[in-house]
Amino acid sequence: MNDKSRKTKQSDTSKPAKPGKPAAKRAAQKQAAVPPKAAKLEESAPAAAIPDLATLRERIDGIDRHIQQLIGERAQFANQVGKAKGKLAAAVDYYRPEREAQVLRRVVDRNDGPLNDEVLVRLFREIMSACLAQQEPLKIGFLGPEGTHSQQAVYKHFGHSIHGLPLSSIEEVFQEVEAGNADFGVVPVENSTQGTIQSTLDMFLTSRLKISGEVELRVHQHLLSRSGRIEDIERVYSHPQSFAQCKAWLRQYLPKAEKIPVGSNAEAARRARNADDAAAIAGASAATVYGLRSVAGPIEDRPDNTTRFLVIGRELFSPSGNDRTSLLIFIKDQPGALYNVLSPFAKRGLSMNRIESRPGHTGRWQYAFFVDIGGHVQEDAMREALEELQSLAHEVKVLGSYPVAIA
Ligand SMILES: O=C(O)C(=O)C[C@]1(C(=O)O)C=C[C@@H](O)C=C1
Repeated sequence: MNDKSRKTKQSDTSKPAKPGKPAAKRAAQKQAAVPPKAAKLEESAPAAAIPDLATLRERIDGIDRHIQQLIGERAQFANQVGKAKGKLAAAVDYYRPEREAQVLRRVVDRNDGPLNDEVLVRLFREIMSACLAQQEPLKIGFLGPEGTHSQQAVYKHFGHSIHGLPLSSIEEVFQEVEAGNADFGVVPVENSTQGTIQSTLDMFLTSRLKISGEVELRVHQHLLSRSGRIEDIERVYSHPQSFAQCKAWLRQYLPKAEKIPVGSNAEAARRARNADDAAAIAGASAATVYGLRSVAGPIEDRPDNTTRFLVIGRELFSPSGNDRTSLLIFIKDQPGALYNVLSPFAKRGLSMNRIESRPGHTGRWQYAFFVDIGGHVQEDAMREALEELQSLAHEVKVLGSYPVAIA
C-alpha cells in the first residue's frame, strides 16, 4: 500500500501535557521556538541594523494596506468569476473544491517560511471562504453540538464564512444533505488511534450521496473543568473514542476518577459545567463555548492523533490533479474474488490507500469492500480500470473522486 499523501505532517510533536500546564502556555512556548523573520535578521546582522519599533510598525502598516487592497481586488475578481459561471441557483453551484485545492497547493509550493504550511493554508482558505460567501454562505451540516472536533473540521475545510448546522447524528447529517437542507456534510470516518468509524461507512451502503472532499484534523484532547483544579475532579465525562485516546494519561493522573461515557465531547463539556467535581475531555474550543478552564492539555497518548473526515455532497466534481477515488465494491462469493477486483487497478499502477470490509447487507456472508485508490474517475487509467471491474465484481458504486487533503 502506498500512502504517501495521507501521512500526517510531524510539524506538531507536542507530547501529552502534565496537569497544570495550560494549552495557551504550551502554544506560547512552541511559538517562541520558531523565530520570527525579524529575529532571523538579528542573527545575521549587527544589532545596530535593526530598525526601531516605530519604523517596523510603519513597515507593517504599509504591508497591511497593501494586503487589504489586494484582498479587495481578489474578492472583486472572484465575484466576476461567479458571474462568468452564469446565473446559478445557489451558493453550492458556485463552489469548486478542485479549484480551491489547486489554489492551496500553490500556496504550499510557494511557501518558504517563516509561517508553516498549515497556517498559510488556513489564511488562504479563509480568503476563499469569504470570496465564495459573497454569493451566499454555504450551509454545512456536521455532528454537533457546537464545539466538537467535527465543527473544527468544517472550519478547516470550508473556512468560517459558512452557515454551520450542528446535527444530532451522522445519519442526520446524511439526511439533511440528501434533502437539500444542507449543501454539504462533514462526517468522521477514521481515527489514527481508534480506527474506522463504522457507522459512517455503513451509511454509504444505501446513500446516494457523493464524497467531495476529505479533511485531516490533528485531534488534541484537553481536560476541562469549572475550577481548572485537578484536585477537585471525581468524575470525567467524554465520548468513548476520546477516553480511548487518553487512556494512559488518565491512568497516570486520574486513576480513581469515575469515567462516564457520553454521546459527544461537547455533551461532556456541557455536563462538566454544572458541577465542581466533574471534568470533561474535549477539544480546546469547547472550553470557550461552555465556559470551562483547562486543567491539562493536550492529553492524548499519541501526539500524532489524527481524525479523517469526509465531505459529503450531492455531486461529483472535476479532477484537481491530485485526487483520491473511494469505491464500494460488492464481491462475488467465489475463490480469488478480492484478488480479481483489485488487479485492474494494480496493473495500471493505481495505488490503493485503504481497504475495509463490512457486511454488505445484501445477503448472508456477502461482503462489501470500501476501497480508496489514487486518481480520479474522469482520468483514463481509472475509467478503464472501472470498466474492467464491472465484469469482475457483483456491484461497484463510485462514492466519489475528490482532492487529497491539504495541510
Ligand atoms: O475559481 C472559481 O471558480 C471561484 O469561484 C473563485 C474561488 C476563489 O476564491 O478562488 C471561490 C470559490 C470557489 O469554490 C473556488 C475558487
